[in-house]
Amino acid sequence: MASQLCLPVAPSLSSLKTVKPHFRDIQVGICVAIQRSDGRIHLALITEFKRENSCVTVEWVEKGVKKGKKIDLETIFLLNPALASAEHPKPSRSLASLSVAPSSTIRNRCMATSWIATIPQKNETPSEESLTVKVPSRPCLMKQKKSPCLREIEKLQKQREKRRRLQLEIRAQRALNVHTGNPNYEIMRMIDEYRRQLDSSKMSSLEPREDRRIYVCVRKRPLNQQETTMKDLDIITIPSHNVVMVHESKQKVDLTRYLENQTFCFDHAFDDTASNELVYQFTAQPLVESIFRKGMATCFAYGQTGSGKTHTMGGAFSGRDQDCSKGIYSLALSSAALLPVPFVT
Ligand SMILES: Nc1ncnc2c1ncn2[C@@H]1O[C@H](COP(=O)(O)OP(=O)(O)OP(=O)(O)O)[C@@H](O)[C@H]1O
Repeated sequence: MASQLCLPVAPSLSSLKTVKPHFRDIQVGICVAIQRSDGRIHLALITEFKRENSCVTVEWVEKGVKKGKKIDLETIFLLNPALASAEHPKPSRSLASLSVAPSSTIRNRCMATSWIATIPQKNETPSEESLTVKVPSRPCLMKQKKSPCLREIEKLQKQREKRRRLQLEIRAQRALNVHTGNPNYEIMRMIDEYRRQLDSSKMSSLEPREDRRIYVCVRKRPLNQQETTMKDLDIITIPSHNVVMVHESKQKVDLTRYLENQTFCFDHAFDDTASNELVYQFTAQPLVESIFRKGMATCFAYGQTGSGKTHTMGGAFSGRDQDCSKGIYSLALSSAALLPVPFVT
């Protein structure tokens, strides 16, 4: 931290304003400890003091860039207990030193260890290495009654620390994912977890086909070799005999990922373990039988290229050879051959 930060040049002494006593030692031109949103504590120069709003504007230089922010006085006193203490002598206008509370003060203000920060003298050019922090051997004991505002700050601070811990865990997990070479590992794990919680009896159950004029079935194709090599995600689950679920990976504002599951209902849904025979049994076979009862029927496969229409209707491929005996066409012919020829008038 010290090597990256330096303070802006202090304004001239004549420009320093003294404030009312109940604001103790807060003045434009003094250096105070501030805490950044990422938890870092460092020194910054007070460049504006708004008494009516009980806040100050502080500035510092980071990697050559001048930065600033507004901070309320409660937070300033919390991080700079010496300023809040009535016994503490006023800070020297030379800005030679001041005490800075570490972040642990926020958690335990009764046993706070003071940090002394050495600031370059006015005639020294502030350099990146000029800001050093020393920890004194003697701890400074302070007892202060917490105001509701301070308690609120402490609460917020704790919540922030919790969020940061969570973020670190997520980042570590992501790093691990990258390490294992699968950027989809985390979401894959969530989908697996979801599938494990499903009622397996519902998944394998096959409800008898209802007698409807139109029957729409969906078949899930397993990932092929190329998709597996590419570590593509299998985002389809068949949780029951007529539902297809699509898992969508979403991200919250705090970067945690979660699954959003969309469900689609059909007359029948086959998972990737279903065989052509099973698909036939629940789709075309009842149609063949109805034809032999003088009915008329149409069966067709519809889907994106590569989704498995030929595999289902014509039979599984082994390289360039297709096992036609296991396709819907062939299975339909086989059942037709076993049925009695209808009486034609
Ligand atoms: N249920 C399944 N089990 C195993 N492999 C499958 C399954 N469904 C499809 N495949 C495989 O996926 C690949 C694509 O399938 P298929 O050729 O049947 O798709 P398609 O829908 O007919 O594509 P196109 O519209 O381009 O003709 C094939 O290699 C096939 O063997």
